[in-house]
Amino acid sequence: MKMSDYWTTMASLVGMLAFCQTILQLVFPPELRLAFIHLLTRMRHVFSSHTYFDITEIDGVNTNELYNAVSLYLSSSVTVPNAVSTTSNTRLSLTRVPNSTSVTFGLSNNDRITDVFNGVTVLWEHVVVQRQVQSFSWRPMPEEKRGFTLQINKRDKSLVLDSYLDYIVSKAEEIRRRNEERLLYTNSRGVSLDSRSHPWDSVRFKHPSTFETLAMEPEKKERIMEDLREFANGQGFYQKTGRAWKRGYLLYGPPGTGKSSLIAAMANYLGYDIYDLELTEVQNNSELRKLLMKTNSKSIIVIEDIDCSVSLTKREKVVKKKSNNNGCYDPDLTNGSGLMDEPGSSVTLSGLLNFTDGLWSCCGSERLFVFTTNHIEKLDSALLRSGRMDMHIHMGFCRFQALKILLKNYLRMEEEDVDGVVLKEMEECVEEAEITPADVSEVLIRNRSDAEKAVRELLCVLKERVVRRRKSGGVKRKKKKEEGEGEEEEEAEEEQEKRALDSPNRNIEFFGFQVEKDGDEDADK
Ligand SMILES: Nc1ncnc2c1ncn2[C@@H]1O[C@H](COP(=O)(O)OP(=O)(O)OP(=O)(O)O)[C@@H](O)[C@H]1O
Ligand SMILES: [Mg+2]
Repeated sequence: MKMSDYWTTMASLVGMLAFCQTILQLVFPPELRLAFIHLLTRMRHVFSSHTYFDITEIDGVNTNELYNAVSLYLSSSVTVPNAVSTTSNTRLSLTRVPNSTSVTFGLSNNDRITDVFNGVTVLWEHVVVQRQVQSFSWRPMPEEKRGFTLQINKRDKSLVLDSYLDYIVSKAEEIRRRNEERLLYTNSRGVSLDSRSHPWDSVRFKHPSTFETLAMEPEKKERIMEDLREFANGQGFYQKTGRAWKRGYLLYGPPGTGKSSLIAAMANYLGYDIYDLELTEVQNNSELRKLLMKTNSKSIIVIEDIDCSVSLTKREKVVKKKSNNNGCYDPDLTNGSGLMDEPGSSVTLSGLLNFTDGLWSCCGSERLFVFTTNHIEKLDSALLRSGRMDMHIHMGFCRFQALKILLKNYLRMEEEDVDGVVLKEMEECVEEAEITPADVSEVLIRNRSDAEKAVRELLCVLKERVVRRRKSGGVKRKKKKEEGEGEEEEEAEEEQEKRALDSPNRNIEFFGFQVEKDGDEDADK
């Protein structure tokens, strides 16, 4: 017999078996039917050029996590329009999992879907059969027996088994995180910190801020997003380099420039929970450590307005006071870290540094520490050193690019929708007006029902501010700066950064430029 004839015969045999299987399903009682189906399926598999894997919903008495993972993975394949899976003629079932805001699509009973992985095409079938009626069971089982059957070519078996299933599990985990709502945790004073209780209270976190809605220069935004992506995918890197899988961000700038909005955008982007640590409610360093131990991985630990914690900003004073003490080194005061702490204070600087940096900070993984401040110049240089806070992000007044994002957010206006002359005028005065994104938002929200009016009013506000600033000598200062007089002191941002420049470590990374300790010129300027 020729090879082609052999394969034709085999194909018809497999087809026949599949046909018999369908007839059996229609004619015979369920018990007999199941036995036949089992037998026929096995025969079909023996003759087929494919190999089959069954992933049942319940494995013995336990729920099979792989089933859930496959289900989620396939649901994502059919939701993404350009996904590799083909869904033509496929009926989709719709579900919404608890805590989710989105509806997910899944395969209906006995439907099929193809997927392509590393160039190999596989076929998934969702198989649902009635379960035999049980007279007695310790654990009630669902009436239906569900499972996925994966059909792959025999020659691709190893490729698929080696990596495809792992890929599905990791994808499903990612989708699960994205679908579920974030949690916002906070601590309160006097909560028991024994080993069993949870010192954090949580609420659902539904902040709408995303990187898309965040008013910020696009390059800066892209750089933060890239950094976050690298961090989240960097498990291998952190392991290889022996570093704890954590990263610190210091957000600084005037009120209303989007520091909290950026944190929310980060959480939404990565799908992380937020721990909003209220430092004034923490009684001492050991309590701080215990709080840290009770945080989960994949989270952002936030301390807002870090400069408002007195004991963190008065180190110099304490050092001075103690140096009068015959200049003796007192290990109790330095907490063993070489840093002087204010005696009797609740949380000390060294306690906080241990929190972000010490051995305890590694008791979890994949965590971001984010500190915010309106006054970077008040922070102790120990907090600004590289390695502590890996990135210092300046959140400044609204610039033209950011202004355009706000127009789009609140008025749905693209650049071309705004009158050219008005737009030009805005571009010319927005920086000099020194207006925060919060103030711009305020004007736009107030007039959101009339976009034209909103734009006009915003321009008026910008112009008024420019006039006011000029009157109060803003221009004089700017001119002085251009002439090189008092260069360092004049610009608020530079003033803030100067503090960080004094940091003993070199190469602290600021956004847009690399800073050298000795104050060499940065690349951006
Ligand atoms: N960069 C921004 N992009 C988009 N919206 C912003 C931005 N900055 C401020 N806003 C708007 O202004 C409001 C206040 O912003 P946000 O709370 O993020 O500022 P902040 O810098 O954290 O202020 P504070 O220092 O007072 O905590 C937000 O609700 C947001 O709508
Ligand atoms: Mg804030």
